[in-house]
Amino acid sequence: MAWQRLGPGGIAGKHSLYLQRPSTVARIPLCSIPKRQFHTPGIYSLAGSRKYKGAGHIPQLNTPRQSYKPYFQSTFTQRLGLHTPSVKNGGVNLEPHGKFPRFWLRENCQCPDCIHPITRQRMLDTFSLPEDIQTESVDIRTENVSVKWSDGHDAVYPRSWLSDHKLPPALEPSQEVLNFRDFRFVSGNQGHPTVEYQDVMESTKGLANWLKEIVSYGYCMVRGVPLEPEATQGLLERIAFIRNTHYGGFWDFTSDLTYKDTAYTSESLGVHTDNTYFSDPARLQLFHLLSHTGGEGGESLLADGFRAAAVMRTENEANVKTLIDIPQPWHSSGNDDVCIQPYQPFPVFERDELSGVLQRIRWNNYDRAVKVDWEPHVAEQWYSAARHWNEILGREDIQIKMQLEPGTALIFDNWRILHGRTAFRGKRRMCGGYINNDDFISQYRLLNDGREKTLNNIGTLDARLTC
Ligand SMILES: C[N+](C)(C)CCCC[C@H](N)C(=O)O
Ligand SMILES: O=C(O)CCC(=O)C(=O)O
Ligand SMILES: [Fe+2]
Repeated sequence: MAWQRLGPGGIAGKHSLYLQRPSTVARIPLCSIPKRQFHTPGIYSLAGSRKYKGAGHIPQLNTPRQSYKPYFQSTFTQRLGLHTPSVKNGGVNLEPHGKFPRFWLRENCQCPDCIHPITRQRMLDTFSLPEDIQTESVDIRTENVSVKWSDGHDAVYPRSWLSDHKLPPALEPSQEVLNFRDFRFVSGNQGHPTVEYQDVMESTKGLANWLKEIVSYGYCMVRGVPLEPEATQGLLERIAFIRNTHYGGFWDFTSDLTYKDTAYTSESLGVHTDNTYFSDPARLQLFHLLSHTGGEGGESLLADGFRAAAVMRTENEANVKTLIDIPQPWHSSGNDDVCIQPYQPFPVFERDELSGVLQRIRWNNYDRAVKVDWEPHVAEQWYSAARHWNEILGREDIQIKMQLEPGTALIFDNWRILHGRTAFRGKRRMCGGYINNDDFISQYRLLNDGREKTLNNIGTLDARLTC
């Protein structure tokens, strides 16, 4: 059964009925409701339930329409398996290192037969192990904790590995609408975070420091970049390969509509993130103004999306929820040979589900497509939140304006910082490129944290939140 809307009363999911109450959402398992009654369109009431009171209209809908997704889902902890923070049954006691799930511990043996020492891939055939595998003996006194298992395997676990993979204490999803990772913001008049081209090109330390600046400030200037486009390309390639898109890989562009997009005109562009229409928008974007002759204008605009979202949270929390909950369609269809859209509609704010940390902002009003699958009152709610967002982004203390100069490149986090430009006249030549999230983060971590820590942190909450 598809999602259906129950009027103002609530919504019906596959397994549950969600009744909206003033501050919470009550989840009623469908199995507790007589099926016949539920499938019948019309007024549905929960009069039969002593626990929940509420009523809703179940319309007969051929196409499921999108409704307002309840923000706090009562099934959250179950879905993420966060129910049992401690290993109650079947845990192996390796105190003082902790208690670990039994099958998990066998499966995660760190010996070179189980984990390929060169490729770091799992060599062990997990499902060839008996499900009820047991420990025969445990020795925690050795440097590598050793465990003898009932399948005859002598397993080893480095102490540092055990402490890095301990079960975290009880995990509860954040009740905050939105949280933020550590980030710093400088306003234009305090000067911009800046590094030297030579440092980035010549030393790993210089490169590591550049990436760190991008992660903490969201953007960074690079000074002393030679004016041959190849130098800018080489600079980007210090981080990772340049992402190829329908605009090409490394771009060298001007206002000649080579590609049918307003970026290739001299018109002004309000602040936006690029690639809203990709399932995986590029994480980094670099611009280097190579020349601008015969006219003026074309100043660059930057707005810190994190700071703007934090402002919105203090001014109107419900608007933040709306921009998290209501996904939008996005597209890129200017050129005759493309019509790009992501595999699903995406909301303006995407959060880490557990911590509530804001991970990605998608905002480009030029590239927003026409949304049809929503109820009129949901649409109104979204437009009102989007109007608030747009207004915050335009505020003087949120937007930075700067005139790029040949020789200084600007790189920014396209998941956080919005960019735009004022209209211009004359001939303006810009080069640059995009870099993917995963390749950037890999470099950032390896260079700043080292390989051991990075590998030990894979998949942890910590690793998700550093950037
Ligand atoms: C390739 N280059 C950066 C020059 C232009 C990209 C065009 C911007 C596009 N509307 C978007 O939002 O992604
Ligand atoms: O011309 C500029 O300064 C930036 C244009 C733009 O937004 C883009 O190319 O993505
Ligand atoms: Fe852009």
